[in-house]
Amino acid sequence: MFQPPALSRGGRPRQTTCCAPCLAPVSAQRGRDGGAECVRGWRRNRQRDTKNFGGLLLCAAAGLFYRNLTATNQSSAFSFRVEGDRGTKYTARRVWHLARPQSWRGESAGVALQPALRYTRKKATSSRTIGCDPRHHVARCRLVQDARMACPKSSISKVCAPCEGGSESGLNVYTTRELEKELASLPLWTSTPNGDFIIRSFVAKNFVSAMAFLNEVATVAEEQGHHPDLHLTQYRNVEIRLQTHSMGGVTQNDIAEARLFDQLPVTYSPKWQRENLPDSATPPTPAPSTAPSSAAPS
Ligand SMILES: C[C@H](O)[C@H](O)[C@H]1CNC2=NC(N)=NC(=O)C2=N1
Repeated sequence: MFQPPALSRGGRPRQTTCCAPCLAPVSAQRGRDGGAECVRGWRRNRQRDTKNFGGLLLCAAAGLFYRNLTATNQSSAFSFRVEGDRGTKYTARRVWHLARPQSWRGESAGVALQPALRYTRKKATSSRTIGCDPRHHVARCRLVQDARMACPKSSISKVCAPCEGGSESGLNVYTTRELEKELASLPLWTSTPNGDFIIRSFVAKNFVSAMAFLNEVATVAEEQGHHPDLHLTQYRNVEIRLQTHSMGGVTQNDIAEARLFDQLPVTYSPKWQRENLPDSATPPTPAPSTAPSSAAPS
């Protein structure tokens, strides 16, 4: 039997992470028959299933009078969410909910954005956006291995200069010697023999771990406006290649972004980790010319 989410003092469902609202209102509140639940305020805490749109409208109307009434209608096409307060005018606002993919089994399935109407109090002082803010791209509300929605905002500040600015942005292509010096502090990275790319490669624990890491990389790259070449082979062999394309070689942007990528969580294949990062706390400094073996362990 559906239990309404814990309501905070203001009568709103308590949400803990920045992206949880993307899923919770749509999936967690789906009734037995996908019909609408009309959940009264915390004082009444009674539910009444409404089987159709008319029922929802009734709830919405009731929402004008009952404190903290929340009415949701989940149907295949769209979801309504009405939050009520006594005698307050409501305005419809279009927000987006991430719908749970039908084939959801905790795998990194894609998610769909569904249009949803939301009636919010006109005088709302801090109306929370239930569901992902439309400015968040789906890729920003992405799945990580425990199927939790990761936060769409990366807390990393911008460190890359505009690539198209070239030397005006203070960028210059490193010489082989300069590059070797930079890589001394990036033990997970090596350079191609002619120094035109820096490379990090590893074997992830599984496909979901590999994709979770690549999604994190994609978010940082988008925030920085500086994009690596990404390769995923044999479902878990990950390779990141960085160069500043507009300069045709490795610049400060690549080194700065490599440092950001090294801060991201990754779940390695335990065997690969034992063989290549025996002491994970302080990864070994591989010889500059040899990349850690990225061949999948037998
Ligand atoms: C206009 C846009 O910012 C530029 O094309 C950026 C995009 N991302 C980029 N990424 C990388 N690695 N090199 C670039 O020169 C580059 N240029």
